[in-house]
Amino acid sequence: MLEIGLEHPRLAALVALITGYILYSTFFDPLRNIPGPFLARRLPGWLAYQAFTCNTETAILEVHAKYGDVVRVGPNTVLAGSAEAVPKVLGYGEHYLDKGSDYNALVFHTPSIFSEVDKSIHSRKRRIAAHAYSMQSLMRMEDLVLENVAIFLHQMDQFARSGETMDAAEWFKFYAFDVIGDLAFGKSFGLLKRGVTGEFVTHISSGVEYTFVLFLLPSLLRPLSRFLVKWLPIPLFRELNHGFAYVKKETAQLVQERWEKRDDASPQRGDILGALIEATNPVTKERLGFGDLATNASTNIVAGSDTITISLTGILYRLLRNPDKAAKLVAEVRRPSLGDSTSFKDVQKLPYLDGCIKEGMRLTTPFAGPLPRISPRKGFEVAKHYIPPGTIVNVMQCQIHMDERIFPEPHTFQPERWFEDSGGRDLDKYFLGFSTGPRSCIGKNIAILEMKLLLYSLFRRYDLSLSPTTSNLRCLRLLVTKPLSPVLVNIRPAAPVE
Ligand code: HEM
Repeated sequence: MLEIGLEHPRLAALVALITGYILYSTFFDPLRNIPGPFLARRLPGWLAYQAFTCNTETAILEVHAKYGDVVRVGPNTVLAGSAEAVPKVLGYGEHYLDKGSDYNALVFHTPSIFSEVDKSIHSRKRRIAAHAYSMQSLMRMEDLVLENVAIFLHQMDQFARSGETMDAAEWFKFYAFDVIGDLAFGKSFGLLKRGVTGEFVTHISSGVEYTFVLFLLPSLLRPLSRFLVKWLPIPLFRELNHGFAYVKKETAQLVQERWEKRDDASPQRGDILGALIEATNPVTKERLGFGDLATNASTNIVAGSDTITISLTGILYRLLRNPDKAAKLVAEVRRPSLGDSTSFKDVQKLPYLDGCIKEGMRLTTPFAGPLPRISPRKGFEVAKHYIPPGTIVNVMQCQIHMDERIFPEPHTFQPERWFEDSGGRDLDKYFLGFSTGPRSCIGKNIAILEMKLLLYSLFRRYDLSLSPTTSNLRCLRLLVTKPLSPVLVNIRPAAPVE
């Protein structure tokens, strides 16, 4: 050894480094007892690699099946995948873990309600904004959503007349973007009317993909990627970066127009932006500033567009793959007591529709990526493993949704499992489509309103079936899931109810 050291100093340094690393990882590494794949435990980027190769769901289910409820997938990253982990990590009340600094990659203007990592700033902002997403504000938004439903149905009538198949993934995207444009900025993107994707939405999509890639990359690589995306003459990189800048600029401009008129005597338009402009902290009377409004408007577009698209696509796809279940939904929505003039009051409490939405979202997992949280100062215990302070912890939706200890026969589509008399209320705790706890989706009520009004109208008005040319639903799963393959649907006017 002494001879190697003297004659080959570089080799000696390498041997010393490897020996040091083996000693550290065997005796001192605080995560040394948490099992995981050999390379994944030691190198950063395992989750990013699975996302970029479209393999997240399969890989997550495999490592949990092989290594148990807690799996190490990086030098400082673990997956916690059991019922017990849900409240411990995502939490209820005061007890929940902080969001990790990866969320900084999702900041468009200033940190939004979504990307804010500081607990006290977040809860202050959420408290002010809560009114804008409440049931009371929802009632003001219903008419705006119904206007978009009407345009959607008008277009579907054309398909029903012509006998052409319609691509549900594409048309749900038009619907989702138009509604959220209308609600977040007071301006629909007009995709439903034109039947094609416009410039704004194309830029939004590339801007969002850019932030998701940054979010997934190990933090060390992020500054380098920002540099490469800006300066490398690769068209895709340029497009992604341009999309990000475009969204920032355009959203600020759209919000500016409304901001300037905020003190006009006339009431605000009944959309989220109007409600956010009016919103006041009930205790301190504090209001949101321009920066907060602009950042929340961009966040709402990102959080409420692809998520609705994939949820609706997944729900319809599963229903049409299971015609017996679709028939039960048809029986529910075509009850003569329900009117043709759709209203949320009527559709809100339809148990089968409710079950279809939860079950479709459970199987499709709209948020497929990690939602990283940081282990607290004293660490915590989950599934008999101690997780030391500062560890990044991920509860992956797909793992909880596919856990047969929680959802028996997890791969089957069973809307009935959500009925109250089948124990649906207990299952609700493990439905992570909108996540759970204090950082769960603040837009959930709006999303449910949009989806229920559309699905109700669709199944009441048409007979639907999958075209035989539709293959299995393939998806891109960066952070939010996106359909990659079309879902081709035959659409005919509904047969009269007997
Ligand atoms: C089906 C549609 C939707 C799904 C599946 C969904 C899902 C989620 C999930 C899983 C989270 C937690 C993310 C995390 O932990 O980092 C979240 C947060 C959030 N969502 Fe949604 N969402 C949907 C629709 C919407 C809509 C329509 C809006 C706005 C109008 C919205 C706004 C937000 C915001 C602002 C947050 C951050 C909440 C906070 O941290 O306090 N979402 N959403």
